[in-house]
Formats: sequence, C-alpha cells, structure tokens
Amino acid sequence: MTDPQTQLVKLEGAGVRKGAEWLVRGVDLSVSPGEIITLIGPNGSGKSTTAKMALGILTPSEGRAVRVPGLKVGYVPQKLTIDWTLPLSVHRFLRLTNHLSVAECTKALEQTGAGRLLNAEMRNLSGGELQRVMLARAIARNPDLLVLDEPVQGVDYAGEIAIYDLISEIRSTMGCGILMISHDLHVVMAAADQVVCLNGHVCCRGTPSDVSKDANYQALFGARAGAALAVYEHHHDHVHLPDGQVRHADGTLCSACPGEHHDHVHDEPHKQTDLSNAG
Ligand SMILES: Nc1ncnc2c1ncn2[C@@H]1O[C@H](COP(=O)(O)OP(=O)(O)OP(=O)(O)O)[C@@H](O)[C@H]1O
Repeated sequence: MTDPQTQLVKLEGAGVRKGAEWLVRGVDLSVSPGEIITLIGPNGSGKSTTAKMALGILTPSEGRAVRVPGLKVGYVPQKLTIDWTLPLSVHRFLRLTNHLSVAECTKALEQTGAGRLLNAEMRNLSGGELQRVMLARAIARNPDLLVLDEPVQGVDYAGEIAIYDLISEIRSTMGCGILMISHDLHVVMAAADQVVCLNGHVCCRGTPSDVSKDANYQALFGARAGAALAVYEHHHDHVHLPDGQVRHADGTLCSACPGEHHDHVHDEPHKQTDLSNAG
C-alpha cells in the first residue's frame, strides 16, 4: 500500500449491487501519482464497475470510494457512443466535452504521437489512431488520474506494445496516476506496478510477477498466462516511441528496423494471451 497522504483515489471494501446481484464486492485499491495499477479478470468480473466506482460514476453500495478534493480525471471509456455516419473531425471531437484551444488539441495529439491527425475524420481512423486520439482527449487537461478502460481495443500486437509504452511515458512525463483495465495480460502486466485480478471480488494482487505465479490467478487463467508474461519480459529490451522510432536498451534510436523487434511475436503468436474468453 502506498502512503495514504499521496493517494489520488482509494476504494475500501467497495462493492456495487444492482437488485439482488452483486456486480463486484469487497474491492480495496488505491492509485497514487506516478503509479500504474492494472485491473485484469475475465469478462464480467467487475473491472469496469470497479473503475466507475473509482471515477465516481457509480456509488458503492458497500464500502467507500475516496478521491482527493479537486481531483482532475481523464477517462477513456470502453465504449464510445458516436454516430459514425456523421462527419466529425478529430479536433472537433477533442473539443466536444472540453473547452480546448486548437493549440491545446495539437499539443495533446503530439503527446500521443497523433499530431498529424488534427484535421482527420474520426470515422477514417485506424484502431491504433483512434486509441491515440482517445488518449489525447483524456490527457488534454493535465489530469491527476487517468482511467483507461481497455486502451488497446482494435489495435494489433505491435501497436499494443507501442500504446503501453506511450502510457508509461505519459505516466513519467505527466506524473499522473493511472488505473487501467485490460484483457491483454502479457504486455499490460509487464507495464504495471501493481496488478489487481478480479473475479467478482479481488482474486489476487501484487506485482505482475507475483500475480503470474499466484495459485488463484493460475486457477483462473491457467499457467499459460504466466508463461506468456515471462516471454514478454525476456524479450522486451526496447521502447516504441510515439513517432514510430524504436529506442533500444542502450539508448540508440532506429527507425528502419521494426521487423527485428518482434521476433517473439512473429515466431510465437500463440503466446499472445487474450483473456477475453477466460472464465
Ligand atoms: N448497470 C448494470 N446493471 C446490471 N448488471 C450490470 C450492470 N453493469 C454491469 N453489470 C453486470 O455486472 C458484471 C460486471 O460487469 P463489468 O462491466 O464491471 O465487468 P468487466 O470485468 O468490465 O467485463 P468485460 O471484461 O466484459 O468488459 C457483469 O456480469 C455485468 O453484466
């Protein structure tokens, strides 16, 4: 547990009930500045419900959710309700819910490696571009806390790594706390400081490495999930920068060798562990 003085948000024994059903129960977690907490778990295990309690969108039916006064939150929801048949440029989208200047929009897009998309049409964006625009919208107002509900939806494996690297960079440069949800255990766990594994309640928690070895976690997802993490940790000695370049462990940059960085992906695609069907 982090120093309670610095916690941006804290859930204490928090749960939500709808009618006779508990959606999730007894969740304890906290997020401090500069910390990445990742929620994992099978479909319907209560991850989004937990994130919504942290955000204040849902009020706990038991326990409590405490946020520091004046907390600024950036949120990337799992689902976006947009009529994709209507024309909507990226900069208009960014300004729909925020009073942002064009300069602020451009800055946020540049921070997520999407500066060239300012005038693009939302409906024409690729999956990876859409997620970068969503992240730009979430960070545009310098939030203290970023809540990301499946930030790599619709993104291919190499793109996923780039987005998780980007999220780590946002944490370092902006110093915000991050509460993230993902099914994609292999990469996300390696990028997180703490992982909380849900299954209607907290099934297990700890560092990514601790969780991957936890008997409860392995019972839920199988030992294969832990093996995938080991593969990722072993190979991941480089960082994908938002501009498409790759920074190696020795600090050198390269822009023309993308194929060399994912031999573990191309050789062993079956090691990519998607938990969306688990449980
Ligand atoms: N408003 C609601 N009313 C009733 N049940 C709900 C409501 N919202 C969520 N649920 C149920 O609560 C459970 C937890 O849902 P939640 O969306 O938190 O899970 P999740 O872990 O985020 O799932 P997924 O991985 O599929 O996104 C599910 O069984 C879901 O059907």
